[in-house]
Amino acid sequence: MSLHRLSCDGLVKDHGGSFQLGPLSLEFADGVTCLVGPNGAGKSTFFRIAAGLEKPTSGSVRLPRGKSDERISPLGYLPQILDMPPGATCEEFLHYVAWVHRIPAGRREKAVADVLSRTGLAERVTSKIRTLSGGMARRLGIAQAMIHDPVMLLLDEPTVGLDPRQRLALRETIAAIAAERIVIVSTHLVEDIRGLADRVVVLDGGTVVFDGDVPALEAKSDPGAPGETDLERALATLMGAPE
Ligand SMILES: Nc1ncnc2c1ncn2[C@@H]1O[C@H](COP(=O)(O)OP(=O)(O)OP(=O)(O)O)[C@@H](O)[C@H]1O
Repeated sequence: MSLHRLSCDGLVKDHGGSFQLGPLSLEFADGVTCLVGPNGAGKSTFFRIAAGLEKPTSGSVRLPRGKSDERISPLGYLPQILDMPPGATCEEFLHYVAWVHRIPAGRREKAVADVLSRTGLAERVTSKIRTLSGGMARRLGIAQAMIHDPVMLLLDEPTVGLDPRQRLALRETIAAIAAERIVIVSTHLVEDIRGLADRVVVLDGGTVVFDGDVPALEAKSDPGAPGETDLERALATLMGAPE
């Protein structure tokens, strides 16, 4: 049984132009949900609202209850673009983020060590951020998102720009941390969906056009749609040609 729940009720965001996100009424439970959609479908807008960085035009988001310390956010967020100080070491940066999250001083050392180990960066403790590969920098982005042991993680395109080996390693990291957490991952990549998703939500033009597991998504495949697999054809059927 899932321990945590994120609920969105009648969520709408109107940026003032032709695009409108929602209304979305969705619940998210523990495990990995892949949020999929073409450019401009509203994925990042949804993340920013769920992360509390933007207010919805109407509707509401109810966050899962965090752990015992009420001052520590239940939410971790990896934005699509994350600026990190290039001259800081991984350890220095994570200590700073731990301080921002109000982790008590006596617990920061362990929190930093734990998160470096969980994201496969234990050997990079004293590496300067500017020397990290793209894959390692994305891992550090995930490490900063989970330094405070949140019950929910929002990862906006965590695998973008990585080579196939780095993507695989990062997917393994994400799958491992999702066992007892709500993890929502936005992606354009069919292989991410196949390798990660317990559930797939497909957004197009700000509305949900599919919500279910991978086999149910594959069943949406139109044999005449472009693509080499049922999953590719299903995504093409729902939202145009896949990547
Ligand atoms: N601050 C803003 N002001 C006005 N319009 C915005 C703003 N942020 C996003 N939009 C518009 O909202 C729509 C959804 O954008 P969003 O970035 O959420 O899509 P996305 O699915 O994350 O796309 P991508 O895959 O390209 O990252 C787009 O039409 C975008 O131009």
